[in-house]
Amino acid sequence: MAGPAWVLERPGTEHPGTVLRRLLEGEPIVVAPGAFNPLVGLIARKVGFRALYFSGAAFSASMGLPDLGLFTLTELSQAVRQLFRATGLPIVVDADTGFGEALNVAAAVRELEEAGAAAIQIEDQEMPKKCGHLSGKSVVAAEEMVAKVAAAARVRREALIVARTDARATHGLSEAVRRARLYLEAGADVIFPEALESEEEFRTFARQVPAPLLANMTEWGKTPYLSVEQFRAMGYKMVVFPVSTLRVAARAVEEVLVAIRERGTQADLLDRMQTRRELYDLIGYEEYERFDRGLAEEGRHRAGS
Ligand SMILES: C[C@](O)(C(=O)O)[C@H](CC(=O)O)C(=O)O
Ligand SMILES: [Mg+2]
Repeated sequence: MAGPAWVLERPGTEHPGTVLRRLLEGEPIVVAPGAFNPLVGLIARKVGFRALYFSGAAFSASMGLPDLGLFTLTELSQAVRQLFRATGLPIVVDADTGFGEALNVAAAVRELEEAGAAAIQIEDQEMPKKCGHLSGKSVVAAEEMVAKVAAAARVRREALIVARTDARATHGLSEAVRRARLYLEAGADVIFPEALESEEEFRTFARQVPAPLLANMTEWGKTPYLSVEQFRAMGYKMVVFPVSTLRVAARAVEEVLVAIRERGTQADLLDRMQTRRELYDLIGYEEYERFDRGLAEEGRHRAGS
């Protein structure tokens, strides 16, 4: 696994998809917080999380874009590569609708797996897709999504395929269950029922869909706030908190900017900040310096000066 000083570490040889599969089999439940950049990923790892979620909503927002499927596959794979090399953790990557039709999904899966994705999530919305918790979305025909899932499962090496259905909002829970079963048959490893509206719906879904299930515990959505323990008790294998880190960071950024603008100093907000020391520890600053000093010494030694 990459260390804090990832440049200095030998990358792990195990495929992150294999690591994620082992976690899903061995842990009661896997919790994956959203990490919209590598620094956030390092903090999550330091705190003890063993998997990450790369949220399309948070990635879009961090680029100043709405979550309408606007970022490109190249932008996404570059961000995933950076997050993976810094953290070495298995990442569930939100690939929205897969950047096109089944053939594009296949290409996206290859590209994202190459970038270090442990799992790739595709959803059955029509473009332009929306946040699954907003109204007014629509889904493609089940057969179209089945073709996408089959394409993804066909070309992946070790990465897991997470199939998300948004059909609860458009057609009701029983259609979401029907689709989930079709997606499983097509080769999905994990099912993500989007925007269920009550604990009872999560329970019913889990009873009717015999598969590893992922729950999305986003804020201000259609899903009530349920705890990891509640999801575990209902049989869910993974919970993601996709945008929590971005929302809290954005609020904190605004607070310090308002303070500087209004009071002309940040001095009374220092206790809200990560210290310079903490940042350097997190990214392994001193390890790089030590390494560099060693290189210079070695150069001198070998050159006999
Ligand atoms: C999970 C999700 O797809 C994401 O991009 O993180 C979003 C989260 C959100 O907008 O709150 C979603 O569509 O649920
Ligand atoms: Mg998304």
